[in-house]
Amino acid sequence: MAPLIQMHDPNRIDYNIVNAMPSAQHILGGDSIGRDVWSRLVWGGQDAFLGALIVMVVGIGIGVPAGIFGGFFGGMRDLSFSWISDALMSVPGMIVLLIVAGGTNGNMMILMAVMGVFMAPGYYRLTRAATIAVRNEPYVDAAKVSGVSNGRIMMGHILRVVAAPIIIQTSLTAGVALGMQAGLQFLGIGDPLAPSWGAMMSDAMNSILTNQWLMVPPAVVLGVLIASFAIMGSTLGQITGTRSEKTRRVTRADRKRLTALTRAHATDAAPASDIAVRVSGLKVTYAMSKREIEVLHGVDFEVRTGEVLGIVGESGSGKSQSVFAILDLLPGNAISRADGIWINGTNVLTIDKSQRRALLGREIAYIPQEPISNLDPMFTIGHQLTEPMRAVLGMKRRAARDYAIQLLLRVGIADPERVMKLHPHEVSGGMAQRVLIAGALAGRPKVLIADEPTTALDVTVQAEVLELLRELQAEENMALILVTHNFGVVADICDRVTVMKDGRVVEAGEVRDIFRSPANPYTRELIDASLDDAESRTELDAREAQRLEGVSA
Ligand SMILES: Nc1ncnc2c1ncn2[C@@H]1O[C@H](COP(=O)(O)OP(=O)(O)OP(=O)(O)O)[C@@H](O)[C@H]1O
Repeated sequence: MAPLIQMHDPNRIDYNIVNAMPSAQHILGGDSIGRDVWSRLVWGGQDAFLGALIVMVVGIGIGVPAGIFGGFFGGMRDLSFSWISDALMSVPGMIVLLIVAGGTNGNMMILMAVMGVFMAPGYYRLTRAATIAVRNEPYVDAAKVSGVSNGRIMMGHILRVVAAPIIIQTSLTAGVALGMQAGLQFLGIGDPLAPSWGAMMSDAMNSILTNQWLMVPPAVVLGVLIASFAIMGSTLGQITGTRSEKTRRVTRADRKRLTALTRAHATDAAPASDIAVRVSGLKVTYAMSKREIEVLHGVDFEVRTGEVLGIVGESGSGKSQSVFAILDLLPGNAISRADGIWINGTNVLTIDKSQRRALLGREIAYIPQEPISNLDPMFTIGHQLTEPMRAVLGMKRRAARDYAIQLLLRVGIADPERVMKLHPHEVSGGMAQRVLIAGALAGRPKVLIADEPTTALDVTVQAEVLELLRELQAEENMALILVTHNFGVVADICDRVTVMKDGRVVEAGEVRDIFRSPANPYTRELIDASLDDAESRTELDAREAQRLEGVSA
């Protein structure tokens, strides 16, 4: 736009405006030899943007493909790219630029290309790290086994993931490039006649004692541009990184309104003393950017002391949301409301957060779905068992260790002392689940919530873990809430069952009665979907053989 918005020829010298302050004809005044500052500023922008563009293109062109290749294939390719990148990073870029400037007679475009080469390691490292992070994701494996070529995986799956960090890096690089270019021009490198921001700052520096104003236009333009690039980068990064509908932060005002509403709502009368947990009228809503989505629409259930309640339903029916609401573990953008949530005689909606938190581990404990990912890979199993005991139960180190060993023995781990020294990746899924069960039992809770505790385990281990849960529940006379999508599991160990669908309870009752005569068609479908009573492979083969014999006869 420079030719259109310039007000004068940027190189024309007019002695009447030497060091002149802004006026109607010269809106930013005149410089130390009488040239129009505004016109030089806008022409300087052309070179500055072109230079930044060259840096970005060269940096991305070298760094991104090398990062994706190195990260995706690993091995020697990765090693050699990393070595080159480290070598480049250890060379002082400014000195190389000064040498190149000497050799090229200060050709700014060549200098910018060299600067791009020095920016490439930044892109390389970023892209490589992002590629390594997604390389082993199951969806990349799925693409490989579906026969998608490496090239398409890199372009379609991996480039998509690395796009957001590259955009952020590019904005920051553009800012750095503008600054470096101005620095070189300030030192007198580049065409002495061409208007440039660095040369304008150099001129301003030379006449700083007589005219301080001259420093303001180029400094403000550079400062504002570099800051704008940084802001633009993070905004673009957010836009490209968000593909699903954005959730909204629940504001303090929202929280206040809802807490007041919940308290006012908590009108449920106290349940009988043998009710360990009662949930009534539970609604959970998620605040999305443009609307609120209700995922639980008034759920009711209760479990007695010493009883096993199964909550059963297909994926997405709201089982986990129900138990997270009891445990107060819903994410920040979830809003839960209920007429009452009673845990061992306390309506937890009427107590404050810290009192509610104090119930966790002692009154009510939780066994998660994926045992391995619920253990911290950084710490030994012993540490992860004993630390909560020390923090929650106030035990000394030695006592906590002895107690952990005792608990591990109780959950069927034969050599607890060895297992205590292991890290989570060194144990099997079944063993990890036993460790988590031991941890949950540590505070001798009266209520245990197990959210699909066997989903991630293989079939034989599933049966053992269920058996263990049932045993422990009976021994400690706990109330056990077992979340599952499997009616077979319900039949095995539950006393009563609550069937959920689309965020609602569709049927509830004694397991025996529901199996005998399910009132709701959805319950019937779930029972029919259970494979427990289905014919085995051998039976199917035998029946097919009989049928074929019949046909040939
Ligand atoms: N963070 C969230 N933001 C928005 N909606 C959510 C969020 N978490 C869960 N939901 C929605 O809440 C509903 C119930 O989910 P929930 O996890 O309770 O299902 P589930 O029955 O436990 O399923 P699964 O057996 O797969 O664990 C689903 O429609 C789900 O999409």
